[in-house]
Amino acid sequence: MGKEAEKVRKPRFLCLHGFRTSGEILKKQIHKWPESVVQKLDLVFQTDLTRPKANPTLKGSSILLITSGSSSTRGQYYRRAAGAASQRCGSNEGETDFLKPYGLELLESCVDPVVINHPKGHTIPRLENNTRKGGESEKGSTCAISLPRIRSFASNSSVEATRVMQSMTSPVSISYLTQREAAEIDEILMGPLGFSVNQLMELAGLSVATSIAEVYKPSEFNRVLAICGPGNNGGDGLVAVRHLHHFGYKPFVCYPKRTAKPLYTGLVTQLESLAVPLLTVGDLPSDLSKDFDILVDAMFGFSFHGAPRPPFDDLIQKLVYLHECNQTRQKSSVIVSVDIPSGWNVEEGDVAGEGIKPDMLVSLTAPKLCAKKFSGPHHFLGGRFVPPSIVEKYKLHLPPYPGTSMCVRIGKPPQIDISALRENYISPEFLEEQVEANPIDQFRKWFDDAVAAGLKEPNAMCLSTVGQDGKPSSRMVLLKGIDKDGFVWCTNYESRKAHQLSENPGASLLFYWDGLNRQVRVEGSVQKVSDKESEQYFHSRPRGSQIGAIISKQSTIVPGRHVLYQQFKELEEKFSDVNLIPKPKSWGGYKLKPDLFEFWQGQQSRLHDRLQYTPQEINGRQVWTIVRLAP
Ligand SMILES: NC(=O)C1=CN([C@@H]2O[C@H](COP(=O)(O)OP(=O)(O)OC[C@H]3O[C@@H](n4cnc5c(N)ncnc54)[C@H](O)[C@@H]3O)[C@@H](O)[C@H]2O)[C@@H](O)CC1
Ligand SMILES: [K+]
Repeated sequence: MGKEAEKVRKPRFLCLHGFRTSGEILKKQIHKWPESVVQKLDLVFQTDLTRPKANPTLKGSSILLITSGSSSTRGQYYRRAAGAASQRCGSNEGETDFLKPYGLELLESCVDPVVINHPKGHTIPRLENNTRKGGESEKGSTCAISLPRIRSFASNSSVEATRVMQSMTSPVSISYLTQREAAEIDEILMGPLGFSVNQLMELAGLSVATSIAEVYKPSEFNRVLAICGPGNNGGDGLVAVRHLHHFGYKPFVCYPKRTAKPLYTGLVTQLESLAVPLLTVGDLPSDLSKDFDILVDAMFGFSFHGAPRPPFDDLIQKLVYLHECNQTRQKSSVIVSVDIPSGWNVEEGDVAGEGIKPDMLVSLTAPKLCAKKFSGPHHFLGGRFVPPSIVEKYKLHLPPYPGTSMCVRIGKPPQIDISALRENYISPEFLEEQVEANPIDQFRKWFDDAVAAGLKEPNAMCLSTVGQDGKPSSRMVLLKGIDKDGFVWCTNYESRKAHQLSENPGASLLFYWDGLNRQVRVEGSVQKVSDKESEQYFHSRPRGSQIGAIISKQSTIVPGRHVLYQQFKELEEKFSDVNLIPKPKSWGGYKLKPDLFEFWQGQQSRLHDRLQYTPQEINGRQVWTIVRLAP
């Protein structure tokens, strides 16, 4: 029961309004907030401020106070008394208010209160669905309160806590842990929260490996050396190496102070079974950059203290030296530190300025204080396992992890020189003698590969058309069908592309399958498909898309999004009892009959494959000839 009751506890707002006027005024105003918000709050309307003892029980709650009234200045000292957590909506200074002692007494009876001082007379603060501090940018105007802020007070609800986490995407709002907090969290996770060290280490190591893979592709940064220390940070390194091996890297490990516990011996056995070389300190060259592209620093994490003892002192020096040499090299190897750059003070960072300068830091669980001093280009967060109770207890602001990813970038991505962006493709052989004689069959083969590779919308293609003015235009459309005669897509017959096609039936299609390093160009002439075929396509679409197609007079100007919504709603109602929504006349399919195909596949050193198919008449029969074009 206790837990359930906690879960549904609502954040309590104590609503005050000026001196001896009534909280009733706020009660009347509060209906301006959406019902869905008001229902989630426990609103208490307090009338007589001189009788704070008459307040309802406030114990154990985080309280938000709203003070209102144009003449009131007392919100200001409430806010100050409440400290940094307060949220301000503009106020005049005022120390002389005779109600001050009552106000402060009231504050003391609240737990960790946030004061919202809204000085706009008989109005109620506006709600905003963002994390901006309410009202600061609009002093004196109508005040706004950020909804996420309110949600953060819906304490003990796991859903709300998750939402708060997700709303904290700005890098400045990320929390940093002290060394003690990091150790405490570790204990809580592995104590009351039921995690095992093996589990956390597996997730941490996987996060490190995925962070590395996001930035440093195995095609360019293949040889990895992980230097692992005696504790859990070293264990994270061992796990990361296993994943990196499976991701296509060639990893090596230097693990000079092995721990005899089964967890660690097991990790070493796993690496041996993958034939990952385990190097001694003596095996390492003096200049690590000769043999390795990535150096994973997994020597020490948040339990490090003092000065590094041998052999780690020398190993750290090797990494420092590497960084110094990198400054003068054209292609350099990179250093990735796990959780803490080894040798740095966990809270102060690289105090003497002579330590490791990693290119990438993967903070685990939450960044430690020293991470504020990290100045490399890639800061990632990993360890997607933090439960809401930890988020709440330590008031953590962590960015949301995208999709199913195990890591998330913190802070700004590095400035990128677009001209330097290039991929060194590695693809299978693509030879004339291996390809299908008919390009449609070859297309089908590559399309199936794209589907099997799980690529998003493999049927997305760029359609380029040119009207009689000679100006080309391109857009992405979805391939709806393919047969021996060509490629079909559907659209509005009054759209811009339709006009261009009516003037000039010549068009080109481009499929690009990133991940497979492949693209296919298809060129030819376009015709409308039969009405029957268009009908079939139309009714194969989801109902919403059918209605959408009816209301969209494609490529014409719309006064605003609301117009589309309104029309959509009207049509939804109109067709609510109708089984088959009639296809509008202006909607239908086109088919491109190809007269040229080019299959392109990226290869190393820009020696890409380009096989072109064009039709030829041989003895009255149409055959496709295949030629290889220079990349
Ligand atoms: N939530 C968490 O708390 C998690 C922690 N993990 C990892 O665990 C790390 C912390 O692990 P540990 O507490 O085992 O500690 P560390 O891995 O930071 O290091 C402890 C080891 O280093 C030695 N050591 C400390 N100072 C030294 C010095 N000056 N010279 C030489 N040796 C020194 C200690 O004797 C001990 O053997 C984190 O940084 C992180 O990488 C992850 O595995 C998973 C999640
Ligand atoms: K480290």
